[in-house]
Amino acid sequence: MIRLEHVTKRYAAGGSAALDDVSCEIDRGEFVFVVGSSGSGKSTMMRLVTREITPTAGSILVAGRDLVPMTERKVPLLRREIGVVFQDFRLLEGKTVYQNVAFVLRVLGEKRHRIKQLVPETLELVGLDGMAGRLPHELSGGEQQRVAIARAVVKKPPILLADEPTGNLDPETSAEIVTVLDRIHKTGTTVVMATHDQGIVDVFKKRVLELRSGELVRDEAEGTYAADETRERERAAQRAAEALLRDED
Ligand SMILES: Nc1ncnc2c1ncn2[C@@H]1O[C@H](COP(=O)(O)OP(=O)(O)OP(=O)(O)O)[C@@H](O)[C@H]1O
Repeated sequence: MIRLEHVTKRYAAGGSAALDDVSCEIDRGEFVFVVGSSGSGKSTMMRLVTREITPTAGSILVAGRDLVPMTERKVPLLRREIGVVFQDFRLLEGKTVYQNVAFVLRVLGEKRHRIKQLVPETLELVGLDGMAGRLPHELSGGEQQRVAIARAVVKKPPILLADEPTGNLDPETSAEIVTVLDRIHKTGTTVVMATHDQGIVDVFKKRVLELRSGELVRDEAEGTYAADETRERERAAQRAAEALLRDED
């Protein structure tokens, strides 16, 4: 379904690799967390899969399509197979919840009766029934992210990519959002979520791919967030922060 083979991405010729010889395979119907600290290459991996960018070396297969030789003309067909959710919700501010979600289907040329059926169905799936008439600024952050998820999945793509979808949300709302993604996963969608939220990864117990400085350093079924070594570094950082705070008192 998604296969990366020896993928390297350098944004500047001769510069450092944002992704460095990464190979991995994500099967149809999996739910995978991609973890790693800021700058480790998570977004780069997502943007390669949507073919927003192309790799410097290696090959990428998504939903049976080979992305490297793909012509620009074919990219919209690939994008139909992929729903994408970002940290900032990117909603159309002047449009209602219903209109935000329906917009995608209009662009794809869906028939009106189909839109009338799909939009309410999708709003219910993400837990937004009764909110169709609200404008984005009348919604909480968690509700706005639910709209963004509805918009990403209303065309029923086989793949959903979520790049730090809980980055702007408190822990409780974050857990609710991942529960929504899990519900979508249970309808048969492949879900790939990039995150550095350790709590979420530990609670939801999915396969974990960990990137460090562009390298894939871990691929673990039902993994926790961090290898012991990373945890130890985090504890050390926490101790240092606590010491700093003590010094300030
Ligand atoms: N458009 C770009 N041009 C040049 N360098 C880039 C570009 N985008 C990312 N990079 C570099 O590539 C590396 C990986 O960045 P990437 O955004 O993929 O990491 P990330 O794990 O998603 O980080 P974050 O969690 O902060 O979003 C970083 O060193 C970053 O500076």
